[in-house]
Amino acid sequence: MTQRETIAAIATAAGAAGVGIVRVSGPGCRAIAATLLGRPPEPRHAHYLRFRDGDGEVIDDGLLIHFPAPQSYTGEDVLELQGHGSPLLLARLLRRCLDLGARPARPGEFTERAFLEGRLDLAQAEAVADLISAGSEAAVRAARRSLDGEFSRRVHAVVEGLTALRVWVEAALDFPEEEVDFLAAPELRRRLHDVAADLAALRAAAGRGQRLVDGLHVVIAGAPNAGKSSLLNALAGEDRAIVTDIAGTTRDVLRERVRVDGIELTLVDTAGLREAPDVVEQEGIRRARAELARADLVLAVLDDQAPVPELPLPAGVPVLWLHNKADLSGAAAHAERRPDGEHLWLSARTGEGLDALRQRLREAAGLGEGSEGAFSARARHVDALARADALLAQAAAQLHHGAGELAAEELRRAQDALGEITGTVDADALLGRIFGDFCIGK
Ligand SMILES: Nc1nc2c(ncn2[C@@H]2O[C@H](COP(=O)(O)OP(=O)(O)OP(=O)(O)O)[C@@H](O)[C@H]2O)c(=O)[nH]1
Ligand SMILES: [K+]
Ligand SMILES: [Mg+2]
Repeated sequence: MTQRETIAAIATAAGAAGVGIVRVSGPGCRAIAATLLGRPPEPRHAHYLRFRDGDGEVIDDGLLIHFPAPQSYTGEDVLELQGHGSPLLLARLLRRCLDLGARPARPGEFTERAFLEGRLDLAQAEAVADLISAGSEAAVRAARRSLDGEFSRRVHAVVEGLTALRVWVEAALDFPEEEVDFLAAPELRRRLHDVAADLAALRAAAGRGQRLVDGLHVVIAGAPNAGKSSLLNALAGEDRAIVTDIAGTTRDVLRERVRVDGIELTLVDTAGLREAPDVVEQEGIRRARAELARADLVLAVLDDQAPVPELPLPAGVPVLWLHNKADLSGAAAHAERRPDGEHLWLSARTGEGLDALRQRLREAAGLGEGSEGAFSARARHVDALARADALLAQAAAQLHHGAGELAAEELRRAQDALGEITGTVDADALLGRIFGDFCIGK
């Protein structure tokens, strides 16, 4: 392997703070440390010193810690310089490291090196970024679990199952005289079924993990004046949307990032769905429909006193029916299961029934009962799992038709798709995209 360059960056957040850290990684760390310190550093020892520039002028005083490879974040030699958290001082300290032979790190380059050194797999490396940017306690815990390898372990378990299947099928192909018996064996069917079930469960869990990271996209829709904007305000805990008794008040799409019981939601208020007379409202309704098509969950708001309107809701999107203005209709806050989904009675005005709604939102975000152990995931992972799932189904069909060669190929491709998640297959093209999203210094 060619000698890597030594990289350096300010690792702490921009802006004034009590303490700031410049991080350095690569083969030059020891020499930089020795120059700053005036003698070789002791491993993992906090040296107190004055950082000086090339002319001997004092930049700052602080701590220097040298982490020799491989026991460091990146797996390479790492140097941490901790000074006062002044952006100007830290910039000078960084400059000094660059003068001593380091080059500025790209975003995510420290974590990329940790991946290349085998300290983390790809899913874990992505969890670092998700942990840093997590917007809720639940998202923090989920990212922590992925970083600990929870997600990767489950991927590996499915990969092992797939490998065993491949061995079986390849063995059958190697002994043509036995092939028919081998491929038709009930034991093979059963194993295929088990792997498919594990993969389906993992896919569902990863979908919940992705919603935890991205936040749930909840669209509020319904007839004019049903109380959609009032509901948004009630959930947000403040008056964000305009509420009046005039039908057609909301015309544009209003997107609010709100936190409900520790989960991040994007709540989308939309124009009331009706045959609108004027073009502005018509455009609002067109946008409302576009939002509906990409919702994770639709809150269909009904006025409990009015006849149930025809709502053009898209197929395949989960819908929760909300009978609003229960304070006027006199209905008690309660829930009913009906063929078209769950119905809740509530009042955006009095707040009655809102706790039940919050509970449903938690469940939709993957935080309901039985959700302990959620791990973070990304669209990239969910996509790879979906491809693996489809390939496995094809392999099953081909085995059914005795097409062993084709089945073996699909199983191999399914395994490759899963390998993309953890980075065990050649993932060069992916790396730039994944680590480019990081902040510098990570
Ligand atoms: N009594 C009572 N009035 C409500 C309730 N929710 C909304 N309202 C009233 O119903 C009227 C319409 O509320 P909005 O929140 O503007 O309804 P909307 O669905 O956003 O209406 P458009 O944006 O025009 O489609 C307002 O006068 C609200 O104060 C409720 O739970 N109880
Ligand atoms: K209104
Ligand atoms: Mg409105």
